[in-house]
Amino acid sequence: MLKIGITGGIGSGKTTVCRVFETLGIPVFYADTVAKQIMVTDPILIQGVKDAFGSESYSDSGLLNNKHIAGIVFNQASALEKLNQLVHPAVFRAFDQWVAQVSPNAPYILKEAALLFESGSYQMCDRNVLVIAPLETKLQRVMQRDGVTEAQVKARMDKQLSDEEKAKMADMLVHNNETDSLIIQVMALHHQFLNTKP
Ligand SMILES: CC(C)(COP(=O)(O)OP(=O)(O)OC[C@H]1O[C@@H](n2cnc3c(N)ncnc32)[C@H](O)[C@@H]1O)[C@@H](O)C(=O)NCCC(=O)NCCS
Ligand SMILES: Nc1ncnc2c1ncn2[C@@H]1O[C@H](COP(=O)(O)OP(=O)(O)OP(=O)(O)O)[C@@H](O)[C@H]1O
Repeated sequence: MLKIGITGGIGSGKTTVCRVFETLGIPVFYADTVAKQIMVTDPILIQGVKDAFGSESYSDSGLLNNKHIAGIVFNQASALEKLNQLVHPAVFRAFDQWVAQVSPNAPYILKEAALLFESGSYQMCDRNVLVIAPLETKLQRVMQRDGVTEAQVKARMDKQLSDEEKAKMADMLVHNNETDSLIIQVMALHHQFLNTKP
């Protein structure tokens, strides 16, 4: 099965791009969403998170306290490293299980991950796509979507590789700006992938 990694900085629009591929029938594994699911269901991971970031990392009913964890990890490099070490191996395992279960009729699959290059998971994909957007556009989109400040968005951006660094490792780019059409770019990639061997 051909595996395509897709990533982009916070607010670049990678999820939006993946939704377009889904309309073409392409299965998408959303690593960030799966990470959050595992963080509330895997007992070993839950204990690891509590040990690292305190019992207030979860509500009494077992929900993840995103704000609490984000407040720690995006202000302290060693804490973010710890969180990544706990979560990423579990996400890799979930991806392998998902690939084994996904429709054998799918021509290819996508793995969407914010940290595709940073986590090394791009090496498990046959091709990797980077979604890029202008800085100001990304800031505005995330501030509007999440109701957060510019400083909070920038704190996350600082923890991710720059677009320049990611572009060196990417095979293809998608430009998600005001002028280039996303649909046309996705259709071009789709036809390219339909003709690509793993
Ligand atoms: C830190 C957490 C609790 C913050 O939750 P919150 O709801 O505020 O943000 P959300 O998960 O929607 O992420 C929004 C964006 O933040 C950025 N981000 C998230 N996790 C990370 C990280 N570990 N390093 C750098 N940027 C990150 C990404 O651009 C992501 O798309 C949450 O992101 C989390 O549990 N992260 C660990 C899982 C992980 O590493 N996910 C990313 C790759 S699999
Ligand atoms: N081309 C576009 N036109 C208008 N709005 C867009 C476009 N692309 C993305 N958006 C909006 O910008 C916001 C961020 O997009 P999206 O959630 O796809 O980004 P992301 O890269 O997955 O972000 P994150 O890393 O934060 O999860 C969303 O609210 C989305 O609807």
